[in-house]
Amino acid sequence: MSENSVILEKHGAVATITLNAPQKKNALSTSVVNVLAGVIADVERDGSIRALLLRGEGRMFSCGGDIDEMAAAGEALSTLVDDELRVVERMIPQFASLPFPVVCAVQGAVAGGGLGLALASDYLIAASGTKFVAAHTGLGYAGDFGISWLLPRAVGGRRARDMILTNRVVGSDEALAWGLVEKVVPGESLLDEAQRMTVQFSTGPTHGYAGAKRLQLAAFESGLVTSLRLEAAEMNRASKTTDSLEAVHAFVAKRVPQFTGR
Ligand SMILES: CC(C)(COP(=O)(O)OP(=O)(O)OC[C@H]1O[C@@H](n2cnc3c(N)ncnc32)[C@H](O)[C@@H]1OP(=O)(O)O)[C@@H](O)C(=O)NCCC(=O)NCCSC(=O)/C=C1/CC=CC=CO1
Repeated sequence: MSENSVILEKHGAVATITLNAPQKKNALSTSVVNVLAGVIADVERDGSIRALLLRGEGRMFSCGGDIDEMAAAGEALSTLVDDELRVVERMIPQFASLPFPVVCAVQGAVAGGGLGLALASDYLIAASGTKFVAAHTGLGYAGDFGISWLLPRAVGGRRARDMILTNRVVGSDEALAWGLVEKVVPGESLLDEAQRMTVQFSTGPTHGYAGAKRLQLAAFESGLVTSLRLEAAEMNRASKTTDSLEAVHAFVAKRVPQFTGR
């Protein structure tokens, strides 16, 4: 798989990551995951990025792990799984905690590791007709790419267990009703709508967004008292930013705030 299997583009404060192996249905092979992890580390290091769009080229967002690669691995399958998941173990938390909003646009099908990756974004937009499937148990696996943590938090424990154990396909309308996605749009509008949301986030209060993401991730692992303490720290930090002062003054002056990400 070439370096072009994942494309990173930057335009001002907006970055776009495109899974670009449409002929392989954007399968998450070992090499694709290695390139993707490098690209995610790049956008994290780049202090000028204020919003990210993740998308997949072609008919499907991603069919998950590359079953052709698994079949070809033969007796080396467990080594392949180990190698890939060692990278995934660092990549998914890094992706989920990027210090700016991440929009993910999906179409066609979102399966296995592709579902974990999509769920690690902040704002998930699906083209009408998209199919969501956990897929792992269909191959005798239990789950990876954070699906065991992310899916129950998105749709609740019982629905997540249903998807994971029965491997049933959830359609886009059901996904919207369950809170698995934030929005469903016609396929022809998907990219425009995802880009519009990404640009909107890129002109928002970046530090406030980053703090809100940190709080939400921490809240999954702590109690109310700890959450309140962390909120106070984030509020204190945010109250010193230019964007927060601007928002307060704009409110009083009855004008739209101009956020700069500082
Ligand atoms: C729900 C589907 C993703 C899509 O269904 P549908 O739209 O009906 O399309 P199909 O006709 O089934 O498939 C189209 C072609 O794509 C090929 N394909 C589909 N999935 C994969 C795949 N994962 N790897 C390779 N190729 C795939 C399929 O063979 C068709 O090819 P042809 O056109 O040439 O016939 C549905 O396809 C589906 O459920 N796919 C399986 C999903 C799956 O099991 N994914 C892997 C789960 S495990 C995982 O995600 C992660 C890892 C990580 C690392 C290591 C090891 C394991 O798992």
